[in-house]
Amino acid sequence: MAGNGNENADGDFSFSAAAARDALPRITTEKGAKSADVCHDDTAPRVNFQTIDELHSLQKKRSAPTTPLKEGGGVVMGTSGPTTPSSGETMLQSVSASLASLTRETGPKLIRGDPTSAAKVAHVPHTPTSVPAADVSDSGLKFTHILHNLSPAELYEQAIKYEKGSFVTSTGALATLSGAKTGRSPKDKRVVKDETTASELWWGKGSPNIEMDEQTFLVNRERAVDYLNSLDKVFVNDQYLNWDPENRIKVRIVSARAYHSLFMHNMCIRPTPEELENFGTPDFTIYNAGKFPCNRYTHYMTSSTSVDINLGRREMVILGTQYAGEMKKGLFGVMHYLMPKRKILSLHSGCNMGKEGDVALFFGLSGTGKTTLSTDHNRYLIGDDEHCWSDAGVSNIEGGCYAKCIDLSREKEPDIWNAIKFGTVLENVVFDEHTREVDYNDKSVTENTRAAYPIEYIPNSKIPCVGPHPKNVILLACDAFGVLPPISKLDLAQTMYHFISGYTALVAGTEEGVKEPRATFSACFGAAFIMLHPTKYAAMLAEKMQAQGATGWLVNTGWSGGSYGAGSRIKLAYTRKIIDAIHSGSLLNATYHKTEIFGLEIPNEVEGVPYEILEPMNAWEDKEAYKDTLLKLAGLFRNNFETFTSHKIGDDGKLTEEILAAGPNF
Ligand SMILES: Nc1ncnc2c1ncn2[C@@H]1O[C@H](COP(=O)(O)OP(=O)(O)OP(=O)(O)O)[C@@H](O)[C@H]1O
Ligand SMILES: O=C([O-])CC(=O)C(=O)O
Ligand SMILES: [Ca+2]
Ligand SMILES: [Mn+2]
Repeated sequence: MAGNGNENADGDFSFSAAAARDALPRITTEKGAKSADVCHDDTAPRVNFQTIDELHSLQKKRSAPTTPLKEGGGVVMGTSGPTTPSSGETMLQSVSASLASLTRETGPKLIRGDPTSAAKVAHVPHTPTSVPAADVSDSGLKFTHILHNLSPAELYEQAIKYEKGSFVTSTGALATLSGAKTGRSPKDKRVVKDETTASELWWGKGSPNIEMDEQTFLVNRERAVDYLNSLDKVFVNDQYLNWDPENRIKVRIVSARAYHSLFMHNMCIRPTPEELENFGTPDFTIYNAGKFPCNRYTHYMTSSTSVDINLGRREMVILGTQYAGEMKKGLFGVMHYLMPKRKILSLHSGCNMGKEGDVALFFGLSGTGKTTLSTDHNRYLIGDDEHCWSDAGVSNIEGGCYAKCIDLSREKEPDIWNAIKFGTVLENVVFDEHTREVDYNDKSVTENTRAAYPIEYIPNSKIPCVGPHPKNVILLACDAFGVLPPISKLDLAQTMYHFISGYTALVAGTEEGVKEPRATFSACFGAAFIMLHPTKYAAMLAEKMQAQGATGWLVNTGWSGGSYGAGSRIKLAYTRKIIDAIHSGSLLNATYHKTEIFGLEIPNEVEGVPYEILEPMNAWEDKEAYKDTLLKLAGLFRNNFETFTSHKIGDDGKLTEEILAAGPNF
């Protein structure tokens, strides 16, 4: 009678079976009882799985073609596929061709999907390729898994599983490390000089285009391709550049890291599933083998990093740097070549539009405020960094923004703050190990911490990212000397003079003690990215501004009341008021006075901005020091412009003379 609990003879504890029966209804277990009477351990309906594997297989629903895995594995593909390939197979054929070694006839054997699903994939029949026996090699026998246009969620999983230093922050962003390089490496950039580019591009003093020959490019390309093919899996992004549908460029990015794939997913224009189905052959391909160095014994290599552009082959190779910005800015360089050929001006500028359709461009070097000031809660954001200006108006080149995060605050930059959420890549930031809250003031890894997010993360972004012709052209300079006025109006010649000069002055280091500001002159506010001589872009800008009657402005987002160390950076709130006054048109009707030396027109009043700071000299206590510093800066401008004095700008000889006269006078 085991289990009845009443066997204890001394009766210390006992309950009767009958009492138990009274408390609990009797369970019917007789055969033939109706199923409704059978007791279940919960009230949920019956399930469709018998095993844990079946349960897991139910969890994932098949989706649009952007998702990599076909159920039960992938399609295996060498360069020669079945006679009527499906769109997935066409993609694999195309990627296999992209990854083909230049010395072997066929591309690698590719499988769609993550290698962890390899067991299933292995069962998929493979159409044998007709590889000559002599070409059989270990690399020819192996498979590479292709992770094609993964979604952000899938890329998060890949990063967190396989890339050290990947974490989800408290707001859902993906924190990543870019490795040894936390910024671009302009000295390691090479451009292939061939018969065409020798005459087309800007070479020599001041040019960012350091030459390399075709043969050396192929050596680096082969190195990158062999490295990528040696991996178990590579990421492939097929995306677009330029929101102007008539001048859209198809780009393919092959990379080894989920970080790179998610970065480009955010920064380039994302195709719809239909567009991806019909993507076809890319116009330009990046091979990002940044985890692998270049070979320093290779001709032209001066370090273990090499970023190589071949315009003829429409390819870019990255070796020895994992900083994702190289891809973004490499493609920008390509646009600076392709677009002017179509009479379209490419611009290193932010761009936004008011409710009335008034468009403003924000030019400026890195850190001067393009992203900060174009992200304006009262205006539509067209883009923060790279644009085209065609006969039809402006268009953003990119599909995302790349904001500096150092000292980011919710109060001062709420829209950027709120964009740092699920899907956003956060580079090189420091966070609390437990709460995963980011400390935006922490420069332990680098000062150049960055967030890359899709443009639609900004609430008032203008999708599609196009707009009419600009009304205002704002040149931003962060003048750490503190002598340029916070706002001045420019005539056309002055606008061109400052556009070609491309001035900013940042503070050299962030170490203790006062450091001398260092002036930077970068033609067209982006010499690192331009391909043609600066005067070609300047001539186009002059022509467009003239035709549209656009007004030029110079805005100093840097120091006031003294140079770095003595003065302080102009409050962002004041700069925003200045920008508001430009947009509203109120500054067009203001009264002005002209400054000495630079001949800049300063408004006598700007709503919401203290009068004392409008005229820089007023804000300096030591007037002599102000004059000396102003003269010093004027000298730097003059020296820099010397290389341009022998160049004609456009067909208009008069404008060239005016531009030369628009510089400082002393
Ligand atoms: N008065 C000001 N105006 C603009 N920005 C300011 C001002 N004061 C401080 N800042 C800070 O300066 C930085 C400007 O960086 P921003 O990201 O806008 O540069 P950017 O021109 O977009 O550069 P990049 O081309 O490298 O992306 C921001 O961190 C911003 O908070
Ligand atoms: O390219 C980068 O790393 C960031 C950027 O926008 C610039 O420097 O202009
Ligand atoms: Ca920016
Ligand atoms: Mn930029």
